[in-house]
Amino acid sequence: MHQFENIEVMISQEEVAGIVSRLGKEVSEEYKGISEDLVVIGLLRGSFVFMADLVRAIETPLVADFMAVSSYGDGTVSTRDVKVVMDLNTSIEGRDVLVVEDIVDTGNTFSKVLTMLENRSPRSLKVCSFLSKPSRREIEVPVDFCGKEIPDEFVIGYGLDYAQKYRNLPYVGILKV
Ligand SMILES: O=P(O)(O)OC[C@H]1O[C@H](OP(=O)(O)OP(=O)(O)O)[C@H](O)[C@@H]1O
Ligand code: HPA
Repeated sequence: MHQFENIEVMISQEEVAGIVSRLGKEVSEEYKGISEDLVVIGLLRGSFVFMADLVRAIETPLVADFMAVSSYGDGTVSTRDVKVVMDLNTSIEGRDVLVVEDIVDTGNTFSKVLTMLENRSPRSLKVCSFLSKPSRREIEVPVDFCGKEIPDEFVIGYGLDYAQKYRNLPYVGILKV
């Protein structure tokens, strides 16, 4: 039993599993028969839980790599100053690339990351985000594969944190203060 109080469940563990399974099918279909392994890039830290589940739901041959960026620090407000804390080990030039994110909120993080990755000349570049908050968007970013659109609430769990806590919740919830 998870020992957390004051959390309202928004997306249950069962619903999370259903979303991941659907996304796995959509991604597998999109990249059916590609000639070279798909490069799947997880944006740390938030995506690590979703990434682990998603790659196992994808049937396409793939290689996984990670990039660490941070914009929210320990708070709930974007600093809009996106820092690359750790870069990729893989060259993506001429490769099919799928970037995996836990949430697209204002779009600032993804916008910066996508520009950076585009400059490395991948063959294709697509985005898979577990959650999206369209009403909060400040910059338009393409979300090619979207798990679920949610309202403007600060969510935690399934990789998402508040001050680095709650990432280990197996569901997505809202903190009740
Ligand atoms: O669309 P945006 O408004 O830019 O917000 C989305 C980003 O914010 C969170 O990252 P955070 O900076 O909290 O780092 P983390 O991945 O380590 O949790 C989240 O993981 C996304 O990367
Ligand atoms: O709702 C959120 N929860 C956790 N981290 C976030 N980063 C952007 N939006 C969120």
